[in-house]
Amino acid sequence: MAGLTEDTNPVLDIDGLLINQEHNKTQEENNNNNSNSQLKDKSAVLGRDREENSSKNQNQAEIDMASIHRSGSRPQLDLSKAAIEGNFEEKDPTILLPNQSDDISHLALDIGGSLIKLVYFSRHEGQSIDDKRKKILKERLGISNGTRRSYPILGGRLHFVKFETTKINECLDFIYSKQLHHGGMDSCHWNAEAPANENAVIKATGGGAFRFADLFKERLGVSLDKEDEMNCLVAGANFLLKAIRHEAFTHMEGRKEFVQIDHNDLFPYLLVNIGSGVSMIKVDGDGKFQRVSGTNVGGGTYWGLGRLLTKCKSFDELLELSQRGDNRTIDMLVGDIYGGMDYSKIGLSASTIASSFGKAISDKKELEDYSPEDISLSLLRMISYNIGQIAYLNALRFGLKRIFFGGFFIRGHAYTMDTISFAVHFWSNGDAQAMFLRHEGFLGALGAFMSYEKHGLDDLMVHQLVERFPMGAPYTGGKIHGPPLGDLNEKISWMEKFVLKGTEITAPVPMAPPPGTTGLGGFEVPSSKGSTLRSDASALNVGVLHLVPTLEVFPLLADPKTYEPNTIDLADHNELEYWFTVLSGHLPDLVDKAVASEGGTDDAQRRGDAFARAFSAHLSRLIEDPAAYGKLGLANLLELREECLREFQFHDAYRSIKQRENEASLAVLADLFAELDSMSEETRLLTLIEGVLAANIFDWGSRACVDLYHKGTIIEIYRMSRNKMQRPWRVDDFDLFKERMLGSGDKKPQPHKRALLFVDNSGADIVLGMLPLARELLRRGTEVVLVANSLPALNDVTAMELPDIVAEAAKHCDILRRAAEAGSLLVDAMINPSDSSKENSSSIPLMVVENGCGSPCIDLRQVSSELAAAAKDADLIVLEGMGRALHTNYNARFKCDALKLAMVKNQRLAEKLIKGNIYDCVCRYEPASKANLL
Ligand SMILES: CC(C)(COP(=O)(O)O)[C@@H](O)C(=O)NCCC(=O)O
Ligand SMILES: [Mn+2]
Repeated sequence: MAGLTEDTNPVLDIDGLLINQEHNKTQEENNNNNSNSQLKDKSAVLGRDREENSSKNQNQAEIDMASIHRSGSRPQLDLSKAAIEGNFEEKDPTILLPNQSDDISHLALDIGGSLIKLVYFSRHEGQSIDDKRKKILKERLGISNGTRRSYPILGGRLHFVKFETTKINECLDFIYSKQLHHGGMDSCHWNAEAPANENAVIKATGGGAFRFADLFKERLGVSLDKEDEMNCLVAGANFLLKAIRHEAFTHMEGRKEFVQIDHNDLFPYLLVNIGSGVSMIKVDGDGKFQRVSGTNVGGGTYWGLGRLLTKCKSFDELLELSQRGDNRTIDMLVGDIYGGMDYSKIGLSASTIASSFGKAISDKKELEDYSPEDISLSLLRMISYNIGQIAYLNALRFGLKRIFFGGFFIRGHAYTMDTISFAVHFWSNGDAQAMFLRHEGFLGALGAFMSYEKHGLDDLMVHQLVERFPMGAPYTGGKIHGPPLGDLNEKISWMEKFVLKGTEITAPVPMAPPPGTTGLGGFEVPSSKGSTLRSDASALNVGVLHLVPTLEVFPLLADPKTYEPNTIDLADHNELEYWFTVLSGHLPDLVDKAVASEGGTDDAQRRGDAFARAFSAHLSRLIEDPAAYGKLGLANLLELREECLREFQFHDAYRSIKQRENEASLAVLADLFAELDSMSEETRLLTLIEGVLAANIFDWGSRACVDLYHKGTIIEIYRMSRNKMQRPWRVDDFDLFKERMLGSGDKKPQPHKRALLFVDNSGADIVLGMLPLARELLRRGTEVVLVANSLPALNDVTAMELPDIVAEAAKHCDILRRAAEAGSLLVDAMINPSDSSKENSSSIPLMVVENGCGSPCIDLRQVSSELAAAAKDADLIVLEGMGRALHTNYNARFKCDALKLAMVKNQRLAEKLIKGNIYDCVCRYEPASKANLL
């Protein structure tokens, strides 16, 4: 058979289906080899009753089977009873694998001398509700029904875990208890009795892949398929740099600064891997690299010499010592040679190291006379500077703009990174910068994972990945994993057990002082040396990577490349401290609401307490190192809180509050409509915008507003808020908006074709604010798309809840009723999707779409495919509320007209953003700029 080689695995027989287990077979080869009967028994694939189908269709099936065929070195697909779904004439038919669990799980390992790194994939627990409304909507928006084959990869999660190599048994237990060695298992319902697959193979790299191969076979019954380490490092680095937005960062004087890498302009770069020795690899593309240099003076040298000279017991201990050292006692400095003076003529300061360990020649001292701390520091600087210098010279040699450092030697150690950065800066005269990677410890394991065929990861784009930090992140983040936590109960117990440890961590740790200058080219002591920064890898927390193939970049962003969702820069230390204090202050109240939403049971209380602990721990970790989870904005913090609630199974803490407010507001809606209908067009438009701003006061995420709610009923507060509406608002573009809507003089402008209304809170906000505005737009012939959260966040209305609210509102208004009926929002009046799409596909007056998120803010780089599809024809967007229009997107520019409406319900934000006061309002209107329309 063409292309078969010696190491080709034996042919596998699954339920009568013979598949060649050839490695590395390309799609093209597979296609060409169809005639070579890769699928010896087609009937098993096509179903016996379909044998009479044309050979053309059989060939198609073969191609498809070949494309989903996976090599023997990965978990096997269960192809039994496989059948083609739907039309045989289709170019790309779906093949159903009824016996294949969705939870295809893959594991790859990097077994190093000191650490074992695991990367494993698990399937998402399906939670998408595909109701009738959604089905109709998808059909009308022309979104395919999301068969798995429309996406290159299944949705799922990538987990990153590490163990000490000396504790390999813990690692094996972990793999066993999660059944990661059985491919194709269902992570929730694995069957411990299931016999291990005889041929199961796990990809592994690192020296331990050889050393521990027998142990893996013996304990887990799996073989380790060894992958080349250098290949893996490069594949891992390429994936991370292309797929993760804030993967790379610089580290100067104790400060991490994330660097956004344009993935179209990534290559070539220099990858410097500092293990025991050092490899310098020029990377030109995927799988294209060359080891161009290296040095034998590396991590092993530091540890080896350090051990001999200081009697240290571990690498970490040696690093720890360096933090308290003073290398001037042992290094010969320029000042030592020049009588304390700089050698300024050639740009060397007195503090520059002229000769590492050089003082030891002239001193009449013995080894014991030097402190281990000073020795360790001198050694660390000697080696780091040397590596930095060689790296820079190699970058220069090949004209490479970027140098990324990784490897066991760095392991998130702030001082090491500073030292290397300093060296690169020094030797390049500031032209080059050293960069580091957040997942640096996992490059090899990730690369090994990538070496499985057709995992689909290569096709993933930045916007399809969401990194989440689960409850344990502040404790275990970059550290070694213990046994896996099973159910929620175990998680809570774990949280309770860690209360003591938690107090250690939750006590706010002072931030590193503002950076000082290191002086003229001198090798001064970088400022990250000190007690505020840890010596271990916990400085680099790595979350779980959620792969969500359905996410898209919002197509109306004027410039997605420069778009930054967050308005407030939390890199400003005062801001950071303020928002952390605010969020900590909210916790007791939030826990009360959450517990009440679950019936106030003992179990709910226990979960509530665990949630508070977990979230406090996140906050403390981030106060200690704001860059610990990547680039941090206020939106991330607010989302983290919601995710943390969900983790403890609080799915909608404000459920009853939302219901109460909806009912109260719906009760007065008819009166409001009547009032509006009696007004002139101009007064009505102003009243509508006032209404949106006034009703935005119902915000259970704002301390001030919650205090206010004790002072009156919902309607009383709403009236009070309306009565206080006085123009000009603090930001007031109403006249401009009015002109676009109503024109000036006799000129009647064209109404907008489609408006996307990003709605905010439940109750008055949606019912008395945004729905009346939607009604006005509908009246003017504009299609309206109500965009709401996919998951609950505070008292925000969700896309699931909206149709019912619209249906209730429609009882009071013909415009809404007709639009809602035609938009299939009224369940009773729902039109058969096929009829409706035929008849009325060109215009859908009113739709509800989910935005893809579960946070009070919105990052428009990652929205639902539904929203992206609805946005294609939109020429107006209205962003409402503090979260969506101020905390995020205040500075966002769009290809279409944009109206940003919010009441500022926080004094500090009001001062900072609009130089105003709490309860001031923002009505910002930005027409699509001509340039954007091109
Ligand atoms: C969480 C929020 C963004 C929600 O505001 P919304 O988008 O609902 O207008 C806002 O309530 C907020 O920023 N709260 C924290 C600040 C405070 O308590 O003052
Ligand atoms: Mn809100």
